[in-house]
Amino acid sequence: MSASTSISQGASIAEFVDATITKNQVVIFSKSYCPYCKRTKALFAASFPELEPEILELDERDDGGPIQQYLAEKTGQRTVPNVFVATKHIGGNDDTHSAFKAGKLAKLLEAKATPNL
Ligand SMILES: N[C@@H](CCC(=O)N[C@@H](CS)C(=O)NCC(=O)O)C(=O)O
Repeated sequence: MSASTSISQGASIAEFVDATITKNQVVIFSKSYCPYCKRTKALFAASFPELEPEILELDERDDGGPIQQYLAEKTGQRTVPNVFVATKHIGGNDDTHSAFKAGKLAKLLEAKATPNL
């Protein structure tokens, strides 16, 4: 695994994760083989094609374990996908589909329409 897939030197895991959530309208902490993650990524691709979600494949990163551990502490959720929209924690795949159906994702994205929050 190359160093480029790890956090930048000097930043703690918490700083890296929090900055990623702050800087991107949609963040999906994912695992490349995870079927639930695939469904979440497909939902955003189909329903918000203009967005480019920040997708972190935790199984492909040296720091994937610590990121997942930090997310568990931060959100109470240990599984992937772990989704954030406009800095708000949405949850996993089921939660994300429910939020989409309820119109909550569009509402959050509307309120934070600027590219860099
Ligand atoms: N109901 C959850 C299911 C998520 C789930 O079970 N994800 C699996 C990967 S496919 C997981 O995170 N397992 C624990 C792990 O990979 O550490 C959802 O809708 O997101």
